[in-house]
Parts: sequence; structure tokens; C-alpha cells
Amino acid sequence: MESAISSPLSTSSHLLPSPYRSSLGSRSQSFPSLQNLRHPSFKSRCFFGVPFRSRQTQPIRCQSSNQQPAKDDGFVIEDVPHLTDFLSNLPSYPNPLKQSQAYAVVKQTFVSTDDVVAQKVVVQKDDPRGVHFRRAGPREKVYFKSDEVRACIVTCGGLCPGINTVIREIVCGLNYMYGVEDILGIEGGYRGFYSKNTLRLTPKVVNDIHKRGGTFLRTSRGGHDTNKIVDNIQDRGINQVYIIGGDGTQKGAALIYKEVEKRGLQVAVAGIPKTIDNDIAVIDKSFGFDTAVEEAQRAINAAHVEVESVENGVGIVKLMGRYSGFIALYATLASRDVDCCLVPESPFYLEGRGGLFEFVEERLKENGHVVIVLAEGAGQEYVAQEMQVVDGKDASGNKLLLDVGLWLTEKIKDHFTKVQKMAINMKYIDPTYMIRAIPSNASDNIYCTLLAQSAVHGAMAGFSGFTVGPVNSRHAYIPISRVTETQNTVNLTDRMWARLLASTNQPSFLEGNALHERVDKEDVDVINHNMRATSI
Ligand SMILES: Nc1ncnc2c1ncn2[C@@H]1O[C@H](COP(=O)(O)OP(=O)(O)OP(=O)(O)O)[C@@H](O)[C@H]1O
Ligand SMILES: O=P(O)(O)OC[C@H]1O[C@](O)(CO)[C@@H](O)[C@@H]1O
Ligand SMILES: [Mg+2]
Repeated sequence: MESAISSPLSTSSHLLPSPYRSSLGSRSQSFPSLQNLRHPSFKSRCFFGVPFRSRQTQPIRCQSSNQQPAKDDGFVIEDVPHLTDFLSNLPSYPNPLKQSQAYAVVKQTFVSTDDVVAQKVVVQKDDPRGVHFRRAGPREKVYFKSDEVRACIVTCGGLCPGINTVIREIVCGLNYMYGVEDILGIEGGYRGFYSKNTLRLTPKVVNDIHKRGGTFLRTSRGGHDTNKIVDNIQDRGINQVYIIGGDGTQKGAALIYKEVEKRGLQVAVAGIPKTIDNDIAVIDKSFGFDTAVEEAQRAINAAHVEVESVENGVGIVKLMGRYSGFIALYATLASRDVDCCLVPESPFYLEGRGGLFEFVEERLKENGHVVIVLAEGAGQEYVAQEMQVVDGKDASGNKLLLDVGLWLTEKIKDHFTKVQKMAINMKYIDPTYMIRAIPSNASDNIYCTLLAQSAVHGAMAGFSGFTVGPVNSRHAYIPISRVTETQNTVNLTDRMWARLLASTNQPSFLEGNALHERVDKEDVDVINHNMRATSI
């Protein structure tokens, strides 16, 4: 018989010293074990009964009634900073949502201070309980009076479907839920703080913007100057800063928060993660990603229609994805018209057994056509070898990529016409900006609304230096450093990539490839871990 999973419940408890970890703008608390215990009121009896934000708070260990020593169950909270961490006498006020019509019939308007979201939901019985983040949502107490809030919103980095929805919902959320009227738009990204006038944002001004692609506030790369930005925040009397942007933007937001803390300002800094590439760590998925994948279907479909209408048709579609091939992966899986998907994470090769040329030839013989989807960051090393180019960077310091789409197109044409003496019909489609310069679809719009409202609740509740996002489909406040320390990339040892290979039946390019060895030698542990922990 399967043994019962031990439950962390108790009727008695005592305090233990708090193992307190701290990283940039984050605090982690590890909670010791609560084992062999079952009790439905665990939440209120054990550590959940104590607000874990307070510095005085000591994690509580619960023991079974027979008082056997409890073992550490590895419960960790990666907490976000709060304004009271450096402004200890900050007054709090009852949340005006108590009077809100919208929340009037909600059973539990306020998120308990003890609610957390688990980073991993697929675990094994004996695994440590792992990392948790603070659950997002409205709190009973706020640390701003509504008429004293002066908020601002800025958007930085590349475009992404849904930015306007996030802007709209921050403005409407602040105004409708909290009665905030003073909201400023910072124009043109970070540099707009010190080089441009602000825009006044009201629900009326932003009413329709979610129907448009792009960003109503405009954006830029580069131009992050922490001191100038915080000087400007201070000079303008801004006390809530909403920053929408990707990994670079979030790094900038962390610096702004650090400076705000250093100067002891009552300023809530909230990051809303944005990236079309879906490369932001920890969160389930970035907003606009689904819309982009959907739009990519149109390009793939066009390629497929073109190549199946001619003899030996070869279609190549290049999609965004600098270091992460998620758009290409998901667009391929969704389409089923794609024969081969190439992503930056999976090196490929052209010639010889198991190579791309051989595969294209086979598919042409079999079906008369072939469609390849290519992420822009794939095969960069091959293109670089053949092109005399100086390493270029954009204003933010991101490496400028070489056009792998054109390179591959030429390679395939050359091979079949010159080497194979076989006429092919090449159709190259590059919908790069088309998939991100569009408004978000319905589900992304809903997602954007949740992100915006969660950010507003967090800032009003006095949290600062946090990023908001869904973790296992529950919105959470995540320390900024957690989403910037690594980038999310397609994991070749994860089942999702295997699903793609199984769906397209394309070569894995493992033969003659360094990856083979790498997987064999060092990734056994990773594979085991992923088999256990993968959330997909
Ligand atoms: N390490 C950093 N420290 C401070 N600011 C940064 C850093 N990296 C980037 N920024 C600033 O963040 C802004 C946006 O950065 P970037 O152009 O890299 O886009 P991003 O936010 O990563 O979005 P995406 O990559 O999705 O387009 C720029 O204004 C840039 O100056
Ligand atoms: O041409 P831009 O605006 O710099 O953006 C291109 C880059 O932005 C991204 O979409 C990331 O936001 C990358 O995939 C792409 O390489
Ligand atoms: Mg980036």
C-alpha cells in the first residue's frame, strides 16, 4: 500500500532561529520541517500564522503530538523587499478595496500575508518542499494614501503584443480600484525620465490603446542612467514606478530600486516582465508570446501553401528568438506543416549523414516540398565563420545577430543546384517584426490585466523592487534578481523538445555533434532532475 505523504501539521509548535538568505533585493527564509503530522488547520497553527515579512519573524517548526524531532523539510521563501524594511515608521492604511464595488461580493478580498506560491509543483514525496514566492494580490493594509500617490509607467526594450494592455490596466487599476488620479507616462524608455516631458495618463486617455500594437509610451534601448532616473523620480515627487520590459529592463529596475533604498525614498518599484522571446526565468510564460506564436502560423501557412504548389518547394520561415527558440518551437508544434525546426539551443549541421541537406532531400523526395522554421539566433556561429563582420551591438549592449535566414537560403540553393544538380523552388519568409507589432489576442489581454492589477496591488501594499508574474499559473511577487540571473532557454533534455522531435520527425543532429557527448557525460543528473521536476 502506498504510504501516506507526511503532512506538516501539528498541535504544538516552537520557534527556531531563522536561516536568512539575502540576494539582490530579495530575502529568502528557509522553514524547517513539519513531518508526520496531519491537521486541517495547519495554516493557522504553524508558520503560516506568522507574517513572514517581519524581520522579527522566526520560522516555526511544528512537531507531532508525540514530540518526535522534526526534520528540515527545506521550505524556502524567496521574499521581495518592502518599504518598511528601510522606512520602519511608515504608516499603513486600510485598503480602499474594502469599499470597492468590484470586490464587494468576493469571499476573500485580501490575500493572506502568509500565502505563497510553490516554484515547483511536480515533486516527489521525499523532495525538499523547495522555493516559494509571495502570492500576488491585494493586501488588507496599504502604505500609500490614494490622493498622495504619484505613479509613473515606462516601457523599455523591444516591442511585444500586449504592452498597451498592461499600460491601460495599470492606469485603470490604480484609478478604479484605488482612486489614484495622478499617473504619468514616461516617454521613450528609460532615457525619457531625464530627457522628455511626461504624459498625463487617465482611464480616458488609455481607453482604446489595447487595440493597437506597439507601446503608447514608445520605447528605446540604452540610456539607463540610474542616478539621473532616480533624481528625476525624486524631483517629480513620483512614489510608484511601473517598469515594463525584458531582462535588460528588469536589471535596470533592480538598480533603480537599490538607489531608491539607498536614498531612503518611499518609492515602490514594480517590474512587469515583457519579452517576445519568452526568455524570462521563473515565470510560466511572458505576455504576448501566445499572440506571437499565433501570428507566426500565418507565415508558416503561407510558406506551406507556396511550397506545396510548386515542384521541389523549400520554404524557410525565420522567427524571433535571440538565445531562446521558444517561438520557433511552439509555432512548429502548433502548425504541423513544419518539417524541421532549428533553434539556437540545438546546434545543427548541413552536410553528411544526419545533416540538414540529407533531410531536405528525403522530404523533397517523399512529399515534394519541405518547410523549415528557423529562430533568428540559430546557427550564428556558422554564419559568422563565413561572413567578415565586426561584432555589432545595439544601444543596450545586446549583440546584433547575423541573418541566418538568408545564409541558410543560399546554402540550400547552392547545395541543390550546384552539388545535387536538382532544381528547387526556394521561398524565404521573414515575418520578424510582424509577429510582435500586433495587438495581443484575447488570452494575452487577460494575462496582461492580471499582471497589471497584481503590480498595482503590490505597489499599494508597499512592496518594492519586485517583478510580478505567474508561477505555476498563480501570480506571485518575485525578487527581480531571480528573473535576471538566468535566461529561460529551450532545454534539449526536457520532454518539450522531445515532443517537437517526435512531431516533426526531424533529425536531432546528435550525430557528429558535440551535444551528444555533452548529454552523455554531464547531463545524466540534469535529465533525471528534469524528468522529476519538469512542469510541462
Ligand atoms: N545590465 C543593465 N543594467 C541597467 N540597465 C540595463 C541593463 N541592461 C539593459 N538595461 C536597460 O534596459 C533597457 C532595455 O534593455 P534591452 O534593450 O536589453 O531590452 P530588454 O528589456 O532586455 O527587452 P527585450 O530584450 O525583450 O527587447 C535599456 O534602456 C537598457 O539601457
Ligand atoms: O530590432 P529590435 O527592435 O532591436 O529588436 C530585435 C530583437 O528584439 C527581440 O524581439 C527581443 O525583444 C529579439 O528577439 C530580437 O532580436
Ligand atoms: Mg533582453
